[in-house]
Amino acid sequence: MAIFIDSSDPKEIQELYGWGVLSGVTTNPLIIAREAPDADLGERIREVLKVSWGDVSVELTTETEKEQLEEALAYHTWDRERICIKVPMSEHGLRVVHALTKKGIKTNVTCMMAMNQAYLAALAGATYVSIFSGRVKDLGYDVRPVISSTRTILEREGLPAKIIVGSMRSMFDVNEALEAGAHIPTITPPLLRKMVHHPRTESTIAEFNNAWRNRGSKK
Ligand SMILES: O=C(CO)[C@@H](O)[C@H](O)[C@H](O)[C@H](O)COP(=O)(O)O
Repeated sequence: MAIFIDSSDPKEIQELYGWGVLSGVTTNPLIIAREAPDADLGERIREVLKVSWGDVSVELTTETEKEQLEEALAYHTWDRERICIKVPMSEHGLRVVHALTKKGIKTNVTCMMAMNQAYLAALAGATYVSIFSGRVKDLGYDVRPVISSTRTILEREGLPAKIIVGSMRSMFDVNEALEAGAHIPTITPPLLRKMVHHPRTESTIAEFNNAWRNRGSKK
């Protein structure tokens, strides 16, 4: 079990890695475009690498097989151990995953909504298969069977791919993904912070601290 952070913000990542609960980072072009529209991708990812440990997923922005392979090989030079190439699911995407796997390069196949897609990605050699909880639910479907059937098939077939669940919008989504069999929820900084807090925890701590501060005052 592990938790990844779904962000490209080096400051947030550094701070949240300090909690000792994170072991990887996932980014995508939308996240980077929102968080740092003017940033140079390479510089941003190098900053992220400096303040984190574990795999850092960087998504391909090109669209043809040839371009994607070139782009992947360029990203791989940024850190040959830790950069994981995020490949959007498609027919040629599977070929890209297969080619990168043969070179020993880690891949994360992304934008998946269904078990059949995740199964193909795992067969092609993906290190991670990413299922999009929120977007499956937006379509009106239950994501739990997608996650649990993917976990069952990966285990039954002895495929080493780990299931990442992203596109999570609430704590309920995180809990549901974990219970359904996700290996790794990838969580945005605001949602990760929400997971720490509970109003009853905070009122209990305040009650204990008040009792300690006021001890003996009623004698
Ligand atoms: O695919 C992965 C993890 O591998 C995630 O980084 C994924 O791209 C993000 O959770 C996206 O933000 C999902 O899209 P959205 O529904 O949150 O807009």
